[in-house]
Amino acid sequence: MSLQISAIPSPSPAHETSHVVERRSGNFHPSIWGDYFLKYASDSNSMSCLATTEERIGRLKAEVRKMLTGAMDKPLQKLNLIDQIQCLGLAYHFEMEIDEQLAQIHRSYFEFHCGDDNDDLHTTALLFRLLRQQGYNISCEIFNKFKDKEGNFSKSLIADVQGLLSLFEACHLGFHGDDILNDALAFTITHLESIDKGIVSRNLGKQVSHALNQPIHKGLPRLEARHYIQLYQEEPSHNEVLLSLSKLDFNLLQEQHQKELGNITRWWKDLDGKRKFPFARDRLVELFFWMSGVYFEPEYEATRKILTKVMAIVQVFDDMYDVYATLEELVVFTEAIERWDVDAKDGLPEYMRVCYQTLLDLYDEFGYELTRKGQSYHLFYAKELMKNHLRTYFAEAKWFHQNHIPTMEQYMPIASTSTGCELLLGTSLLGMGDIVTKKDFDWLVFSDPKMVKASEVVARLMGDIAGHKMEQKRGHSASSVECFMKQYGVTEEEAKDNLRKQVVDAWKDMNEEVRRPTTVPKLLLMRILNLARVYHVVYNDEKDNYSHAGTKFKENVTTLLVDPLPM
Ligand SMILES: CC(C)=CCC/C(C)=C/COP(=O)(O)OP(=O)(O)O
Repeated sequence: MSLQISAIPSPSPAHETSHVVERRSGNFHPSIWGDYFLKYASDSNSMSCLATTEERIGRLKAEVRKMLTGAMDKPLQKLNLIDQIQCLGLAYHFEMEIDEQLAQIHRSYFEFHCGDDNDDLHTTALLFRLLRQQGYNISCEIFNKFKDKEGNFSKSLIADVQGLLSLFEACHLGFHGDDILNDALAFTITHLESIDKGIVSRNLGKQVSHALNQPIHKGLPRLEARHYIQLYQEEPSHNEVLLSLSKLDFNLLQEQHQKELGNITRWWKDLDGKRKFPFARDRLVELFFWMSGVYFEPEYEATRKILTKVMAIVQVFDDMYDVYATLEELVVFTEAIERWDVDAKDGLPEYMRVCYQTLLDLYDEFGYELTRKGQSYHLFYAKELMKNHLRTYFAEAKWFHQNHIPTMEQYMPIASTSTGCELLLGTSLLGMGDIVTKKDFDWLVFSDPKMVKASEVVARLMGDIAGHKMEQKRGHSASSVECFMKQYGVTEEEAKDNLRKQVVDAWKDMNEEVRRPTTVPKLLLMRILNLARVYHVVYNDEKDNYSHAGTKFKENVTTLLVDPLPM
C-alpha cells in the first residue's frame, strides 16, 4: 500500500459551484431483490426444530468421522471418500481429519514409495489434485506414465471418461512450468467435449458438462456442493449418511445466511440507502453473496456483516467516482477522506456529505465494538485500507477526466488495488477476533503479498474483459483492454487473449503460494483463493453479471439463498 494523492488540480470549493453540473448516469437497474430477504430478519426460528436438526447433524458427523479415520483396504477408497466429502460441501467440518488422512496418504505414497505404478488415471489424478489442494509439492511427473512413446497422452485414455474428467480437474492446480498439465488440459478438453453421451452414465455425462464450464478448483464450494448433492443422490451407490448430512447441513446454513441477509436488508432500509444514493448500483444481496463466497462458515457471521456493509458503501463510492461526481468534487471528497474527520464534510456538496457521514458512522460503530474487545488497533488498518482504496478511485477518475490512457505498467498497480480485493480482505479481519494477529494485518496491508496481487489480477482482468464494452459506452476510465490495445497496437480480441493468459498465470501464482510451508496461516490464503473464485464465478462468461444482476447472478442467489434442498 503506497499510493499518495499527488498533482491534484487546484479545487474550487464544490459547494460554491453555482453553474448547473452535468452528470453522467450509469442507468443501472434497481435492485432485483428489494426487500425480499426482510422476511427472514426476525429471529423467530423455532428453537426446538433447530435443536433437533443440530442433534441429527451431530450424530451424522460422528459417523462420517468414523468412516474418515477408520481403516480401509485401499488408499483409493479414502481418496474417494475425501473427494466426496469435499464435493458435498462438508469438508469444513472435518478439516483436521482430512489433513491427517492426506498426510498419511502422502507419506505412504511418496516417503515410503508404496504408490502403485498400476494406479489408473482417475486414482493418479485424484491423488494429485487432493494433495496439491492440501499444499503438498507433488510433482506432475506422475502423469508421465500415461504418455506414449511420442510423448503424447495415450490414445487408450480416450475411452476412460472418468479418468479424463479427474485429469481435467487436476490440471487446474498447476504451477508455472508444469507443461505436462497444459498438454493434459488441452487433451482432456478436446476429448471431454466430444464424448459419446450414449456410452457414459447419465450422471457422468452431467458431471462432464458441468465441469467443462466450472472446474472444481475455481468454483465456490457451496454453489458446487448444491449442484453435486443432486447428482450424488442419483448415484445408485451413494452413501445415505453422507447424503443426509450434506442436505441437512446445506439447508441449516442457508437458513442462517437468510437470517443474516434479512438483518442486513433491515440495516440498508433503516439507512434509507436506496433513496440516499440513487446514482449508485443497489446490489446489497449480490454483495452478501460475494462475501459469503469468501467466508461461508457459520462462525464468520460478523465478518459477512461487516464486509457487506462496507462494500455497500464502497459500491456507492465506486459509482460516484466512476460516473456521477465531477473531478472538482472528487478532489475535495478524497481530501476529506484523508482527514477522516467529521468537520471535513463541511466543504462537500450535500450528496457527498451523506456518503461521508455514512462511512464515518459505520466505522465508529466498528470502533466501538473493537474497543470493547480490546482490538481497537484493527480500526487503524481498516481506515488506511479505505483511504488507499479511494486514492486509486481518484487516480482512475483523473485518467478519465484527462482522457489519459495509461500504459499497463501504470494501470495495473492502481487498477489492481481499485478492485477492492485488498480492502475486502483487510477489512474482513475486523470480524475475526483473536484468530488474526497484528502480523497477519501487516502481511496483508503492508507487504504487498503475491497471493493478494494474483487475486487482484484475476479480479481486475476478468472484470475488465466483462465490463469494458458497457463502460466505454457510458464513459469510464480506460480499462486494461484499451490500455493493452494502445500500448501494443493490437486488436481488441488480441488484447483480451493476452489478458486471459495473464489470468491463467495468476491462478498458477496462487496455486504456488498455498504450497507448504506457508508464511501466513493457510486460513488466510484460502480466503484469498475464495475471493478469486467469486470473480471467476461472476465473470466467467465474460459478461458483467454484477451490474446486470438479473440473469446468472439471480440464478446463483436463488440457488444459494432462496431455494432449500428438498429432503
Ligand atoms: C470487491 C467488491 C465486491 C467490491 C464491491 C463492489 C464493486 C465496487 C464492484 C465494482 O464493480 P465494477 O465492475 O464497476 O468495478 P470497477 O469500477 O473497478 O471496474
